[in-house]
Amino acid sequence: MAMSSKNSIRENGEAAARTDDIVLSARDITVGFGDKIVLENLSLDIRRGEILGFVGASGAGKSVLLRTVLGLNQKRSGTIKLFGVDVDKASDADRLKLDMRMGVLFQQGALFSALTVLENVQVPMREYLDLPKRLMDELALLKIELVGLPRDAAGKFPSELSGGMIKRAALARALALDPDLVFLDEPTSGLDPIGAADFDELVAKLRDTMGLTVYMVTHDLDSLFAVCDRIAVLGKKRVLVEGTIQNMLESDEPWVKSYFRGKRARQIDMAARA
Ligand SMILES: Nc1ncnc2c1ncn2[C@@H]1O[C@H](COP(=O)(O)OP(=O)(O)OP(=O)(O)O)[C@@H](O)[C@H]1O
Repeated sequence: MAMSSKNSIRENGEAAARTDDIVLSARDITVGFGDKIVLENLSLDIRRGEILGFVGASGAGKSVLLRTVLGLNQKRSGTIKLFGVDVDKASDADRLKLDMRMGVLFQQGALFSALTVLENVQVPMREYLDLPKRLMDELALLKIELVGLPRDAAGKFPSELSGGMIKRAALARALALDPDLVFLDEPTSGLDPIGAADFDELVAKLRDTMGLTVYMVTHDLDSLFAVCDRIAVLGKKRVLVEGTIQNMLESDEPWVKSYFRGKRARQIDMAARA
């Protein structure tokens, strides 16, 4: 994909994110394991319709935050509100409704190897919905097509798919319940640059057409430049800096500076401006 069209994706995104409707609000989050504190008084907001890129050094705690937001890790203190609901105060029924409004693509693709693509996409449907098989088949096929996979991919097993197809199948599963908010944990890792750019373009298109809000943990500078409306940098156990890519390029925070103004970043930035 040409850089100029990438830029237009980003500009569309900026327009889409210009509402101050907060979908996820994390306040003063502290998470630790034994004596080790991983996150301390971390605060972060995600606005409806934006693609937020979440970056930070390896081991900084990006996955820990994601797992905490999803309720898979305990926090020691702080408040997490999803769609305005404090998760600690939500009833089981409300928590279930919140879970259904979120989709997740875990870092390792995490498709079940013994299930076909169709069956993988149906896993959340079976968990949360009570639908006749024929309807589930139809819905799963729609998701498979939505992510740009051919219909015949539905009957294939993960071992029969390329890396890019696996990511798309995992995305189809994340979209199975028509979520409002999707979490993508390093979605382009392991893809070649063209496959990664295609995936970025798909994410931006889904955001534009479905009104999705996207929280993307990524190390991929191309993705950060191409599709992220806003970027949050995790460091020193909290969000060190957040803002647009321009804000990142202007930041004097040493880690942000070396990450966003390194040789590779400068090349991408120059290409994007050309
Ligand atoms: N269940 C756990 N028990 C103990 N320590 C943990 C646990 N989960 C994560 N950690 C520690 O928390 C820290 C942050 O890990 P995390 O996986 O969130 O990093 P990350 O920023 O996602 O890194 P990467 O970019 O390499 O994926 C690491 O030191 C890790 O060892």
